[in-house]
Amino acid sequence: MQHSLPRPRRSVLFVPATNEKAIAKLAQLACDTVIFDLEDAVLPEQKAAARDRLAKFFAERPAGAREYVVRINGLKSPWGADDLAAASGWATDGVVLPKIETPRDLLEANDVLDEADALDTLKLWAMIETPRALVNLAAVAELGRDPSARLSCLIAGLNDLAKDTGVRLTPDRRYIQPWLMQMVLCARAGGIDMLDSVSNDFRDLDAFAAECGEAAAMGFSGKTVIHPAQIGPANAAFSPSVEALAEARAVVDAFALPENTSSGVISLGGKMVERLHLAEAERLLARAAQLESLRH
Ligand SMILES: CC(C)(COP(=O)(O)OP(=O)(O)OC[C@H]1O[C@@H](n2cnc3c(N)ncnc32)[C@H](O)[C@@H]1OP(=O)(O)O)[C@@H](O)C(=O)NCCC(=O)NCCSC(=O)C[C@H](O)C(=O)O
Ligand SMILES: [Mg+2]
Repeated sequence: MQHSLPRPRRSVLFVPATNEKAIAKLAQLACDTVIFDLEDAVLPEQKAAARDRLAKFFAERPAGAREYVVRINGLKSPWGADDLAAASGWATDGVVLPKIETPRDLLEANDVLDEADALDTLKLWAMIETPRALVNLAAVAELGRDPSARLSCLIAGLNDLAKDTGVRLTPDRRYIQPWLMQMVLCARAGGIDMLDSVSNDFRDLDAFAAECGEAAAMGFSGKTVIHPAQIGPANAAFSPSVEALAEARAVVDAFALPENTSSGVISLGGKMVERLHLAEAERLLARAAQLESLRH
């Protein structure tokens, strides 16, 4: 069976649009997506120069499969409207809206892009990092069902969420888990990707790898990262494991046996396996093949 898979977003690297050294380093890095940040990582007096820098980057956009998106300033901030107007003409794959609160925030940005005749391939992403965004999450994510709304991906923004709610971010993330699971659920209901938040402690890679493993088990599509050292662990956690691939191949092989071709359910290794597991196995194998092809 053929599977058309969405692009992988295992590791999504934030890069301050003002950091020349970091931009120069991108060619050496294996992240699936880059988010150039015009918002919190850029000082007010550097906003205009940062925007100019991205205009230059996109005018000379490097070839290749990697996805590049831009986090603009909030549309209620002094810079947001200019950022969005500029980005609508760039060869960017997407615009990330920070601190959204309601579906209307996305629809307004979408109207601006439509009026500017931005390409249909330019998608909207949104940070889920305000209490109101969390409360309105299902309605926000539902926009993913309407292709004309352009919504492609949501990102958990736990630094802002902690600031605005008072929730404590502990290493085991126990207090924030219910909200994270709600994000995954709503994003999946809307048919879009959900990315886990950044981890600020970029030197503790063991803790980071554990957090990535947990995020993958929770159903996230990938992890946002802030430092090159975090890319490898994120890619590893969100790639199919050797064990999962072996299991998937066994399921495919079992259903291909002549005695099983007309069975809806079979027994394999003492477990019930249905055709939905076959579809899942085929999807996993297709993802592995896709990742392999992207490496070349
Ligand atoms: C966190 C950092 C400021 C640390 O930078 P630095 O001290 O320079 O780290 P290193 O010396 O270890 O860097 C080693 C080399 O790697 C390059 N580097 C570092 N970071 C990046 C990067 N993000 N992309 C590409 N390259 C990077 C350095 O230039 C060094 O290169 P070289 O010398 O040639 O070997 C820094 O990592 C950083 O600024 N990270 C991104 C911060 C950011 O974008 N923040 C905003 C997004 S997170 C957010 O907003 C959260 C959300 O909204 C919420 O609410 O939760
Ligand atoms: Mg934030």
